[in-house]
Amino acid sequence: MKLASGILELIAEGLGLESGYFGGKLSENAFLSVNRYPPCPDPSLTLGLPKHCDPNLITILLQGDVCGLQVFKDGEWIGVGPVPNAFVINIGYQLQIISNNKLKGAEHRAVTNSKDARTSAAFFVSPSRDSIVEPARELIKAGNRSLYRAFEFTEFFSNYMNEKGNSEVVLEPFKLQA
Ligand SMILES: O=C(O)CCC(=O)C(=O)O
Ligand SMILES: [Fe+2]
Repeated sequence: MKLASGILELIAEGLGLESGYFGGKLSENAFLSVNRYPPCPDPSLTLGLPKHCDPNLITILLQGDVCGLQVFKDGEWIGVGPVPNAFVINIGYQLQIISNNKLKGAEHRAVTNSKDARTSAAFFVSPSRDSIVEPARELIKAGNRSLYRAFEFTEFFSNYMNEKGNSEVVLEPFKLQA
């Protein structure tokens, strides 16, 4: 949590938001999820985890030492090789929304391989269920219109689960029309 707070503090500074912006309710909930991907005889037949963006604020991901994480960039899947003793930091939808799209979450997935089992550990930092999430006021002053309406995090999360994280649609109910 100390690492997450430090990273969020740097992100706040980078966005020009006040110190402590992401402290409190916006980062109140933390979950550790450990994923175990056994070897798969034919990796072309199944994915470890389908394409998605994380629904939370940020994710601190420890990949282990087996390849498997890929990000979708310019229409292509690109492998993110594990770096020893390093974490991958994923931007979640809540950070994308609060930053009014200045920061965007990367779509990612996990693939399997036929030789080695893989274990990854994802530390999800999330707003509390009753947190009100909306683009930071400081970012919509300078002639930039707000791209999203305010909502309770619990509303976003229920919709994300109902839509099974489908990135084509999960943001739609929260977007403001031009
Ligand atoms: O196993 C991985 O590398 C990715 C895990 C992930 O994206 C997730 O748990 O949301
Ligand atoms: Fe993820």
